Amino acid sequence: MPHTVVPPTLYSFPNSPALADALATFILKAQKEAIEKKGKFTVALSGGTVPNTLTALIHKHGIKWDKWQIFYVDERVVPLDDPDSNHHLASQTLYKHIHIPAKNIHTIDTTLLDDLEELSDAYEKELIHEFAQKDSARFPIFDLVLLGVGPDGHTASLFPGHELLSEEDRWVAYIEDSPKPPPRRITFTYPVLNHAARVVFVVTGDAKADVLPRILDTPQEGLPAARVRPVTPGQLVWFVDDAASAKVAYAKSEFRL
Ligand SMILES: O=C(O)[C@H](O)[C@@H](O)[C@H](O)[C@H](O)COP(=O)(O)O
Repeated sequence: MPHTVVPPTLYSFPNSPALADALATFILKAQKEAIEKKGKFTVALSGGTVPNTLTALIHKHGIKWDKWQIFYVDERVVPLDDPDSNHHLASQTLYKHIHIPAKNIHTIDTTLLDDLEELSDAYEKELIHEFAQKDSARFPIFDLVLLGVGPDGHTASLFPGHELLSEEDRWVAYIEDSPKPPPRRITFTYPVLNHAARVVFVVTGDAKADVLPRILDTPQEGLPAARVRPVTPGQLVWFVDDAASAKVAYAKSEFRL
C-alpha cells in the first residue's frame, strides 16, 4: 500500500468527563490490539492537561498497566520531583493510583541535567533500546502518542517558527529557548510523531477555540500541531470538548468503536 497522509478524525464531547470516558474506551481497544500483536503497549505521554484526562483509566476494567511502556513526548529538563516535570505531573495524577512497574516508565536521566545534548542523546538511546532491537525500523512505531496543543499551536515542545520543526533525522532533540516555561526541554521530533500507529490530540477549553480552526481547517498555515501528519496505516484522532471545537468547520465524527 502506498503511504498517504491520513486525514484527522475529530470527536467532540460536551464536557471533560465524557471526553475522558471515550478516550479511555479508545485506549483500551488500542491496548488490546497491541498486546495481542506483540505482548506490550508503547505509549508516549505529553504534559499539560493530557495526564489528567487519563484518570478515567484508573477504574477501567481490562487495563494491563504492567504491559505498558511509557515514554514522554516532551520533558522539561528539571529534577523528576520538580513541579514543572511532566513525569512528576503524571506521577501525581496517574501513577500514584495504579500499579505499574517503575521500569516501565522511561524518565530522563537526571544525572545529565546540565548537558542538554547528552540528555537528549541518552533519551534517544532509551528509545532505540525499546524499539530497534527486533527490526531495523528507521523510526520507532509507538502504539499510542498522546499530544496536547497550546493556544499558539505548539505541540510537544515544537513551537511556531522554531528550527526544530524541520528536524528530519533525530528522534529526540533539545530546546533551550522554549517560549512556554521552563525554557530547557527535550522533545520528540516529527519523524517520531508521524510514524506512530495512533496519534491522539486531547484538547479542552475555550482558550483553544481560536487555534483549532487554524490547525484543522487551514492546516496549510503550517502551525506545529498541523504538521503532525501520520502516514497510513497510522491514525490521527482528535478528542476535544465542544468549548475547544466551537469555531471549527472541520467535520465531526460520532464516537463509536
Ligand atoms: O510539557 C508540555 O508543556 C506539554 O507536553 C505541552 O506540549 C502541552 O501538551 C501543551 O502545551 C498543551 O498544554 P495544555 O494541555 O496544558 O494546554
